Amino acid sequence: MLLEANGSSAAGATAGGSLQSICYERGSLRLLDQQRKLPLETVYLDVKDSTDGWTAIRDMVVRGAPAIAIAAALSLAVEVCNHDFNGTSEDASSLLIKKLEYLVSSRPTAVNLSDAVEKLRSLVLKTVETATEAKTVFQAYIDAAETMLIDDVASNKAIGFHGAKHLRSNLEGLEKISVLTHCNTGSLATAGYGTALGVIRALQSEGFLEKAFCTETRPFNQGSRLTAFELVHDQIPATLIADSAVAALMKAGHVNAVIVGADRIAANGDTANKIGTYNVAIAAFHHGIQFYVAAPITSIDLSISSGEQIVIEERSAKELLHSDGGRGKQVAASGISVWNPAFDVTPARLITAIITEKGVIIKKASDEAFDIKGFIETAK
Ligand SMILES: CSC[C@@H](O)[C@@H](O)C(=O)COP(=O)(O)O
Repeated sequence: MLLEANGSSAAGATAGGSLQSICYERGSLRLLDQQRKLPLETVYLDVKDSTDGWTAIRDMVVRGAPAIAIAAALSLAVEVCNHDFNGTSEDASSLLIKKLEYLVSSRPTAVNLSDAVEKLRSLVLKTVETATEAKTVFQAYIDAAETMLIDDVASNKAIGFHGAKHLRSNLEGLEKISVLTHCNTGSLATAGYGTALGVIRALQSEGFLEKAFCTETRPFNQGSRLTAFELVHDQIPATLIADSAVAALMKAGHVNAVIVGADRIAANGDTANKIGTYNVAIAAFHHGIQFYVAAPITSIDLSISSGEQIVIEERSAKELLHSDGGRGKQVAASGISVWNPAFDVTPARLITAIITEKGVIIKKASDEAFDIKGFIETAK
């Protein structure tokens, strides 16, 4: 069975189709190399097991909160699919759980990864209660990992639908709107279509989008390399700006709304996302521009009450000291010390609403925080 994440062929940028970062067929996983090759070349790397999966996530061959969760799950699915294993169901269960614990250590901030690992762990433990053979446990694991790939695209399309509908009604005086986004939240960051970029895709297909602005997103340049690539590929009217041009663009009156993704949303709505998101939110607040977070429910972490508790990944100094997010020549003075957090936390009070696949979470007029738990319980 060929599982296609978004209905396009498994060839990356296909004419008329969407981009595909995760190409999976039972027993085979290939990831589009987002670390070194894009936007100039679309090269896929073979992932044979969870060790390859862990390395691909840590090195940002695959990145974006939903994509890393799915890639991790599938890397282990491929590993167990391709190896003969003579143990019992208990042996299979402990092997899977050990490897899942290893995979979750690849990157700390995006909750989608630990959420996926927790769901798969529970599934394995439940299966082993009745199964005697290892292959039954492996089969249940593989089926569940594959379902995550399929479900993500449907979830993103629902986010796009709810987001476009909400923005159209909230900005109803305008014939068309221009939106700004930060980082990459598109097909490359998910199983397909995207979250914040999915809302932009939906606005475009409904004829309500004037233009999308994407930031470069230094230092790794997910905006200029990846979002720009997706926008050009999909022929969405778009302009690239430097991160430092955000406030000037808003002041000039060119932005009607900001839409970003999320790596982890606390129970009160505080949101960790790519470094620089907080700057964009402050600038939007200052200019009276609506600021939306678009993310699946799997990006919500109800176990933490606020963003204070979110662990922020710090990345290599090389990403700042060298051009091209660490891939090019040295551009900073030798000997300078570096602080390179990969994410920041935008406080809930700066966020207008959170767009999910179950609908849009809004605040009561006087509140600074969101009642996300209440929203999820009602949406069930
Ligand atoms: C749908 S992707 C949402 C977030 O993961 C995205 O905005 C982001 O911050 C990605 O960071 P990255 O470091 O590229 O994995």
